[in-house]
Amino acid sequence: MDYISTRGSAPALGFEDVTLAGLASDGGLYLPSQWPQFSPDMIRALAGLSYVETAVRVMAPFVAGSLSEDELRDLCAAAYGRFSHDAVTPLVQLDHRHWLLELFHGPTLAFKDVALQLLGQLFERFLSRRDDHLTIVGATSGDTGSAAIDAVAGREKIDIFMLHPDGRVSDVQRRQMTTVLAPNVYNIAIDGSFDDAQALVKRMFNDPDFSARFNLSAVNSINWARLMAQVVYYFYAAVRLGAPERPVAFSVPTGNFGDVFAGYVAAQMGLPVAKLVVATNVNDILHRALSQGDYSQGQVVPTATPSMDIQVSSNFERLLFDAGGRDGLALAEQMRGFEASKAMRLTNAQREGAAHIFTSARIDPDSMTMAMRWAYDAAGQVIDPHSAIGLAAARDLALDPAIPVVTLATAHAAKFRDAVERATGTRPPLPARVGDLFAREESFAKLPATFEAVTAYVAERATPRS
Ligand SMILES: Cc1ncc(COP(=O)(O)O)c(C=O)c1O
Ligand SMILES: N[C@@H](CCOP(=O)(O)O)C(=O)O
Repeated sequence: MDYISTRGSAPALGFEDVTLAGLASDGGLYLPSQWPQFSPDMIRALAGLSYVETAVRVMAPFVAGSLSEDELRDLCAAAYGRFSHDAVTPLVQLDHRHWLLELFHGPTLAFKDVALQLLGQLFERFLSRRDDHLTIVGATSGDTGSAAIDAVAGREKIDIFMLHPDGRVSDVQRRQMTTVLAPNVYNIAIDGSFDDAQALVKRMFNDPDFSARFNLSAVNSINWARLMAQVVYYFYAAVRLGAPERPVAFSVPTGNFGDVFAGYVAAQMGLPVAKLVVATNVNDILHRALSQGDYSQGQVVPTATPSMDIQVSSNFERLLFDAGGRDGLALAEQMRGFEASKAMRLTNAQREGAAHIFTSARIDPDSMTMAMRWAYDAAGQVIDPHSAIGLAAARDLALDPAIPVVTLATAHAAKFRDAVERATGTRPPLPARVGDLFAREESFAKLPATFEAVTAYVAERATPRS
């Protein structure tokens, strides 16, 4: 399988190189040169398979040329062996048509573990084949950071530098990152927003000297391997609900557009996905883009769903490229315009390419609270505020009543105990695997959100290429 850049001028690479590179050298994001196709019979044959076997079948075409099926199976077994539920991503029924897909049974209690546990295994396998060392630089609004750190802490050939917005992640989220005291882990709280952190990370990648000197790689969803691993649970859930015979809709609490783009990939591969609901909080750039064609960056408003407090969604570029006809050079021009003016209009082709499968909703704090209460009162489920944004959108939008709607439950309620308690009167206990979190020692640096400060910090600590 070959991968091409959304900006049309980076060289095409195989899966191993794409995984280690993270971002393309022209500033674009990698995507497969074509979507593998699953026929109805191939989808039917997934019925009854374990999560690991489903993962092997769904991902095998994407890793072809870099990993054999047996190698992929070993890595998936190691990655998903650390989940606390046998089904890895179980489905829970809320009423006759609403379901939750619980994605938070991994080590750090958020959906990021599904992809990052595998990515940690992939890095280790690929680095064992070469005499090389990676410097991971990442940005987090709370969950990617802890999942990535858990996945690579203590690995010899990797250093990880994780930037989070100071004071804008929950206490549990921060401590899950800053209490990991492995020598290869560096946490940085920047004086700015998640968008500032993400822009700094992209700038490091786009600095050819810095990027080559430290052999940078990515754990954010700009790295294709992250999205590939997330495609699996769309197949797993849809098959359990009757695919390919019965189509399924998904509602996805959305920030960086990675999770919902994985659903789009599943649909491109042949999974009968009736609709993908992009559910945003009041930081609604994606809702405006999909409903009005207006992708213009607003000021980030801090909310009770901090992981979605994002106004520049990295993976939206992947949709613009694919839905808009895969013209990399034209998209590079469009993205340059956005980077200069912080605003762009979607083309007609991009809007039409998205409209057949995506719909969107902007959920305000009251609707979010009502969804948390409804899940608790109607089905006895304590859900986190991010999942509640997805559920509110799933219930508010006029979707076909004959089609089951699966809301992606992206984080464990215990990560956001204060907001959950405010909405439901119930304070979720910390699960045993993080039970001692508030007794652990923390370590992190505080830096201004400037390129100079962050690169100087990284350069002093990272291992340069020999
Ligand atoms: C709990 C939670 N829900 C939803 C999201 C949004 O997912 P995405 O950025 O893939 O759109 C995030 C962060 O990414 C998250 O941490
Ligand atoms: N909500 C995310 C933001 C980063 O998203 P990613 O999926 O691109 O890593 C987080 O938890 O950090």
